[in-house]
Amino acid sequence: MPSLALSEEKKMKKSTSSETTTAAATTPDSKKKKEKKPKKLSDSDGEEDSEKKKSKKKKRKAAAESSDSGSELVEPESSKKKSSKKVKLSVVEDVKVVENPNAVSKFRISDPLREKLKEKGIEALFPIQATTFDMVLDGADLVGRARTGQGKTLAFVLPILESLINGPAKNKRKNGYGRPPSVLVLLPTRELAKQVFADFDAYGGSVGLTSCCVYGGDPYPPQQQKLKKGVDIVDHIERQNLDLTYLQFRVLDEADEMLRMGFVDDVELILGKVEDPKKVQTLLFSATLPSWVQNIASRFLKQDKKTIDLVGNDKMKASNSVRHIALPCSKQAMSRLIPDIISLYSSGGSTIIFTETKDQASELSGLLPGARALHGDIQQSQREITLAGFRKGKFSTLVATNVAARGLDINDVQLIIQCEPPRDVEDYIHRSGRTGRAGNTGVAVMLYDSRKSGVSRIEKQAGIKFEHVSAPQPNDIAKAIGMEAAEKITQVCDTVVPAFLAAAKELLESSGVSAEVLLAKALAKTAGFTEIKKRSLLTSMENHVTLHLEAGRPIYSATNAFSVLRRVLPDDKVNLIEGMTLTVDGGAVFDVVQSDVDQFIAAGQKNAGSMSLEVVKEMPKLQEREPVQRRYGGGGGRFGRGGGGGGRFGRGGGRGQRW
Ligand SMILES: Nc1ncnc2c1ncn2[C@@H]1O[C@H](COP(=O)(O)OP(=O)(O)OP(=O)(O)O)[C@@H](O)[C@H]1O
Repeated sequence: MPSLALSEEKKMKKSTSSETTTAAATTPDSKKKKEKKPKKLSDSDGEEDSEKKKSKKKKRKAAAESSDSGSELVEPESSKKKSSKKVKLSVVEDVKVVENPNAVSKFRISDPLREKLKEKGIEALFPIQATTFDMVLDGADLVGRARTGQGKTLAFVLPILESLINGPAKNKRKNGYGRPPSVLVLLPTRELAKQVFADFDAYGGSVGLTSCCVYGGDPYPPQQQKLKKGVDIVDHIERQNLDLTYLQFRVLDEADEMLRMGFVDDVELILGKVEDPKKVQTLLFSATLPSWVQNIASRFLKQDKKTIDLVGNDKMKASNSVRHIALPCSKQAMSRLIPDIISLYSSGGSTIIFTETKDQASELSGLLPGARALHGDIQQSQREITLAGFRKGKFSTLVATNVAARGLDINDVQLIIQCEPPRDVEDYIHRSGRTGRAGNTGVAVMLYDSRKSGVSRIEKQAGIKFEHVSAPQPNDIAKAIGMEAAEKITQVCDTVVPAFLAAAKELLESSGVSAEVLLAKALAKTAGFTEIKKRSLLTSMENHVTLHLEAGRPIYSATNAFSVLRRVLPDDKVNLIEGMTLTVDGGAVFDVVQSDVDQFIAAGQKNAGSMSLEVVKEMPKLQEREPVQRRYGGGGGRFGRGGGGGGRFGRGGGRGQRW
């Protein structure tokens, strides 16, 4: 792979001092503003401590190395030993450093960009970036697909910038004040537009290119005088406010979502505004590219387009660095269960909880301590504050609708909780992909109502094998939060210990229990763990127990199961049953209040000839009722399900209503 000669680099540096414009655009209204990418910039702002930074860099290095098949970066470990023996030997012999073929230095990436990448801890390109870099830089149209968190953003940012400063796009781009943009990136949400803008801003800024972010929803956009409030990006184009005559690159990030939102007309309109549509390079990226998207996309991409699909026909479509867990939980139990799921699975990191509706997001965030909501009904300015706070770790639980499902790259999100199986498998893939990014690992827990389930559908379509678990039990939780409490105790400053020693000694002598027991009590208190409530395996409700019913013949419906029980138990007890669900072995499971368990078991024993009732220790396999499947294209837009509702960029109709 040729790299730039020194003289070329010097020339390039000079030429990049002039400016061009890239734009990341989304929904109605407009906004032109230079903004910072909170988390990433916080690195250089010193908001992230150096330890965190180091480990992040290490992780990234490891991820890039591991993702590069067959490459090996040999640590000069052996050399260290050698040099310690022969202290005076200044040149290390026999150390073969096999260079990573995806090392940044192997690509036609100029110095300032390389420096910027290094600053961000990026030393090698991820596979999607490495595979597509030359294609994009050399002018090809491209459809790119890679799993979530695999670096698709830089896969277009880097070659586009390089093309503009050093490659084929350099001579065609306009310079100077008032120049029209060369790049237009279209994204499905404002949050994502800001995030991609931040990358263009940071990397483009290093080579003298300027970017701006255009989206709706902000009540006081700085460009309000230029652009009338309420118009959308297409109107801007029509009114010549956004001059696309010299556009050289169009990027559809999260392409399927963009097209699903009824975006086809806009893409065509943009092409109509371009001097020579054949000369516009079009790039399409997503982790999910259903075939219907590829068919539509062919209209906008040149015939000789390249397709790089790193997911392909692999069974597993979701992130493979994520642990996928399915856990039965009734609606009533949810808000009490979630904090325990967080204790058990978040490894002390942040959590995003996805709900299906805006109301549910608001409600749940109100019930969970320290959580904030993010959805389409929240004012844009507040959405920005919330997201920035979450990125900075000011609070660790975000309850969101699908506005946060796509593309958002937030450091340290360790856990995703989905309150029910989403209707579309793409949603599952994108939501669970908010964790386990850039080579890190994460956990995605999907809650489901055992009576409706939908688990196998997601499992089949996303190629996932869910780990099936039941509600975390007190012992599991105590163990998890006990570890955290222990960690806190070890962090107590040595200087305060003497002041407490006398009280500790006295407690040890007077309590009559061992030091171990006393410490266990201290841990429980530190963790705020005061009472132990058991949870049912079926609905995860506290103080409920799951029972298994067999009737001597297959039970064919929930009603049938209820009538079997009514024959042997009083109505008022049967009426309190929760979550009646049929099992594949022909029986049924259900929850009863803990205090009723004995009465149910006794009734079973009394009628042992015709039925059996037992407390469930391990959940039997449940029968699933598959919901009616919707098909793509059934919604308002020509090609989408939500496209017809809210204007070209709007999310007002169909699916959009929900988030
Ligand atoms: N070559 C690289 N080395 C290390 N880290 C990288 C590299 N490229 C990108 N990253 C980091 O990986 C993370 C994920 O990247 P990005 O958001 O582009 O993923 P994506 O594939 O677009 O994911 P999604 O499908 O969810 O939108 C980001 O934090 C990014 O900075």
